Amino acid sequence: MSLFERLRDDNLDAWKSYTQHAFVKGLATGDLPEKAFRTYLKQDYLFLIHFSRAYALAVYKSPGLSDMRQALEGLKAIMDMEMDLHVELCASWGVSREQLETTPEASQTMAYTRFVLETGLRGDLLDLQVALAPCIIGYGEIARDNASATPKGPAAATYRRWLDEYASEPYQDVAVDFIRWMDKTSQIYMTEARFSALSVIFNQASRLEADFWQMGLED
Ligand SMILES: Cc1ncc(CO)c(N)n1
Repeated sequence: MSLFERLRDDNLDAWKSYTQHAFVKGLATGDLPEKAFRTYLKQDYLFLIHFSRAYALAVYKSPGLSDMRQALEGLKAIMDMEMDLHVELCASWGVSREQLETTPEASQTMAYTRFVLETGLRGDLLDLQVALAPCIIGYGEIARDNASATPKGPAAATYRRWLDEYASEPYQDVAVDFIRWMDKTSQIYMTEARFSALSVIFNQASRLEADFWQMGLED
């Protein structure tokens, strides 16, 4: 069993409240108000800026050169691929890159991204990976769970575009590689005594993901 599966099984309630959140269900059916999605996506652009910094920290915290390369690939996937989706969708609503970058940051965005960064700063690469895991692996799972959904309504094409991005082979590969990379790091740093502390980090990150969806719904 991978470390990720152990952490998920230990935190199933928090994991489901994130991956099966009302926001996700609304996105899959198309019932999610487009305003909620726009709020979410603009905040997610800011999220990805700080998330990139956290990946950069993973380069620094890497115990070996192959870990450094793995972290660098993750950083590039966000900055060269994932952020383009946000810019593209926002452009279709008339929101420019400059407008995106000057959007005021919501508390939920700050809480989540600074939590990940702080966890990485105080800990080793394994702590940082566990804080990053719900983001990277969760979106892959959400897109896979809803791969055959057919959103209806005015924002159907946007929601389909979003699901397709995370269901795509390149993103799914990023998620699978991340699970393997965590297991590789475990071989260096993991002890049974550490599991409960890692599980707390995983639980907090999963709850912050659910809060992030909720922010979109409540705007
Ligand atoms: C909040 C959040 N979690 C995970 C991802 C996937 O990288 C994302 N773009 N945003």
